[in-house]
Amino acid sequence: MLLHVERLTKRFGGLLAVNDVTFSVEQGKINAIIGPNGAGKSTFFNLISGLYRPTSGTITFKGRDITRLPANERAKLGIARTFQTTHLFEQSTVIDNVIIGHRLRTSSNLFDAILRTKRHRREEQACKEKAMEVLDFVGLTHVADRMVANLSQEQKKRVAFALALATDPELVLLDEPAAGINPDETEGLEELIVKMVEGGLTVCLIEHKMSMIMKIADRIMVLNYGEKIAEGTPEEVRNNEAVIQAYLGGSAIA
Ligand SMILES: Nc1ncnc2c1ncn2[C@@H]1O[C@H](COP(=O)(O)OP(=O)(O)OP(=O)(O)O)[C@@H](O)[C@H]1O
Repeated sequence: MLLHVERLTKRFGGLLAVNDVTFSVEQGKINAIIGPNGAGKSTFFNLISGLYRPTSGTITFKGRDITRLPANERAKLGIARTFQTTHLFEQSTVIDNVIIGHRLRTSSNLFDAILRTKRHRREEQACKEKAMEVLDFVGLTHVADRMVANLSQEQKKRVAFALALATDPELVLLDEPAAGINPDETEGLEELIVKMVEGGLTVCLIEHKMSMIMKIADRIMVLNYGEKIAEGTPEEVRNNEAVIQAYLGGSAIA
């Protein structure tokens, strides 16, 4: 397995947002995390990406204990996450958004940038090439020079994907990729997620749209009130009694 989480707990005051969860992300698969509102999904993601420190428990990535590593160190090891599209620079072009995102994670320092050293120029060129490569991958080459403000919501989602992919990750954490887009557009994003896995990446995603999860996920973990209540294939999860109860009679996962 690529990532393993052992007895992970996150407490906010008296609230156990994530409670004693053990979970593995399988390499080369689409691993989904679902659960009703407030179940602890975002908190769990924030623990994996390094935004939050767990109250207890451990996180192992490629056999290495990363529990205490900050987010940027985890990114360097190959864990990338997408942010909401509201994090994009609306008044900048698509390519600039990807380049800026990439540059924030590359090594040349401010000193290099001001003096425009050779290393800085080399990195700049590499960032640009990388940006074009990932824009091609997500299908946005034709709008590379357009301002993000003029894109559709679905295209903005693709930019968010491109930002994550620019860091050459092994594990991509997708936070509600299909939120706020229509069913037709959802299909395009599903195809893109499948393409990422076919290209050798491992995906872990949170998503409310059950039709999408049931279609593309290989494995699903279900959280409820911070606890893992079920885990398995879409078929297993769909028929799990505890899951049906958690979703108020099962209408949400029908
Ligand atoms: N920074 C925080 N401080 C205090 N409580 C928090 C914090 N972040 C989350 N919580 C609480 O932890 C619980 C889990 O929240 P979380 O956002 O992880 O759930 P979620 O499953 O992602 O929900 P949703 O599907 O609505 O986004 C909730 O009760 C929430 O109010």
